[in-house]
Amino acid sequence: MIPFRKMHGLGNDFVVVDDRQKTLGVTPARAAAAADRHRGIGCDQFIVLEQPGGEGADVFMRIYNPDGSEAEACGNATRCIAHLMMEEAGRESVVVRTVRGDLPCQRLPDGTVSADMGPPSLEWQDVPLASAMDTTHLPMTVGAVADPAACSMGNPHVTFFVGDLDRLDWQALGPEAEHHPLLPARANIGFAQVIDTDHIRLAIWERGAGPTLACGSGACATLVNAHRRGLTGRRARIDLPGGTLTLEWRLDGHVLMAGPVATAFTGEFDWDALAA
Ligand SMILES: N[C@H](CCC[C@H](N)C(=O)O)C(=O)O
Repeated sequence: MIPFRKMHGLGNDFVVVDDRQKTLGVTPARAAAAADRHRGIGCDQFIVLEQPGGEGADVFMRIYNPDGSEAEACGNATRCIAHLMMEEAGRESVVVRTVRGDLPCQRLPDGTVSADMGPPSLEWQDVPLASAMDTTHLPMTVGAVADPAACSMGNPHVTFFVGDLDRLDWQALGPEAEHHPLLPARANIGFAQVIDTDHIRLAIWERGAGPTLACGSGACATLVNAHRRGLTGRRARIDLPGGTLTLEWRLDGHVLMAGPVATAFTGEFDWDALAA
């Protein structure tokens, strides 16, 4: 049996397994089976802890979407895994390694966990987009929304700025936007309503996962895109369906994100039962 921990940040939920001993035999298909909400345990991302393989980090975190694809970044899981590692090490700060780099994290005095998600990539090649263009204005229309901005937080994000999120059936627009021809690696799609220069409401359609209650990297990308469009300053509170994240795009280019983490329950599963 494989022990797991069910964690979440703002309801963006994760099945976390510890494969630092390299005994679990994780494959993309098995990760997808575990993430399935009907036949498996159910989660937005299946997270595998691995040895960091070198100095400078406490753990390596691998991220699978429910469709079995691997994601390069996951802000909420970064904060959850940082919490686990801080408990394990008895420290108040750790470094979480991902395929895109090392993310320093710390526990804040109010008990929330912050992650330094690194600098965004703003070039069209890095998002990636299909051809050369200004990443602050994409020639893209999906239903009633148009003219989004894009950037990468290690994973690709597109942000549509909308008037009233409550009057937009954004979940209906997600699939077409995720698979738009301008997006060769697909993308996570944000629908953002700017309330004030330091306050955004956001809903995210996630690549490979669909609508989630929150997306940390999506919140980072939204602040970056909103600031580049002149809609906000460099700090904002971002309200997602599952709760609120606090964001700052520091002058040194790094994006900092803070918010709550929680463990919902722990348990055990085996791959064969999931496949049945
Ligand atoms: N929920 C995650 C992002 C998952 C991104 C994934 N759906 C992708 O394919 O990039 C977060 O908190 O940042």
